[in-house]
Amino acid sequence: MGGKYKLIILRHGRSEWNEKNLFTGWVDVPLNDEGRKEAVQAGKLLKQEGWLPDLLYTSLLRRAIVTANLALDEADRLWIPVKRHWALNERHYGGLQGLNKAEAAEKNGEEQVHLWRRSYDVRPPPTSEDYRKLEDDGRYSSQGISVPPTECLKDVLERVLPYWKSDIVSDLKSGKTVLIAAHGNSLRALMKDLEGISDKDIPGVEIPTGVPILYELDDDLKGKGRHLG
Ligand SMILES: O=C(O)[C@H](O)COP(=O)(O)O
Repeated sequence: MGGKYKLIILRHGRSEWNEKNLFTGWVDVPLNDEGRKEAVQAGKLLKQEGWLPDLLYTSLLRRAIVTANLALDEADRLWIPVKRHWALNERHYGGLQGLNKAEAAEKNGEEQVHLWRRSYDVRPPPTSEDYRKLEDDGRYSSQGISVPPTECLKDVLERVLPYWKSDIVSDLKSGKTVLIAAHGNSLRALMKDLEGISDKDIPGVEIPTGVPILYELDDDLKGKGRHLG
């Protein structure tokens, strides 16, 4: 690695709904014990590697926020400034939120569920009534954020990249090591841009929970991630 700008991306540790194999999206579920342990281990690895973040970015969801706090506490970097933004939220899984992934595959077919989970531009069905009340959640209503009815990866990329370019890039270019604690699909969207992954290849990309991925980005903000641990 020989780039100039140091970026760490970290998918949240396993959550209670990951454990139950439920589609989560914007539902604000906590980490489970394993996920908390993964977060602490991530902090240990960052400290051992000497990759100490100067600034933290998170989504508005507790599984990412708590993962970052546990990791930073372990790395003795809990004191760094933090910026939180909805653009880093997990992809909204629409009407699939709360459903079991295996049951969804039985009902709709493996192929269809794989398309909903991993394709670039196939959206899951829109939000069910159960989750429409997310729109009243203070973290969105207070900022006038309209909660999407569903999202494909392309939709996520179209909200992540503008925020990456308007906010995160300038912090990187000021010489800060930046940690982004977020989600499997919001980070896949960013990784697609950083590593120049094609629409065809992105369905094959998985981001493990709780594993820091290190980038030394070049002047064009491109690079190849290195998994820690
Ligand atoms: O939102 C979810 O269900 C998970 O965080 C990610 O799910 P996926 O791996 O099915 O995209």
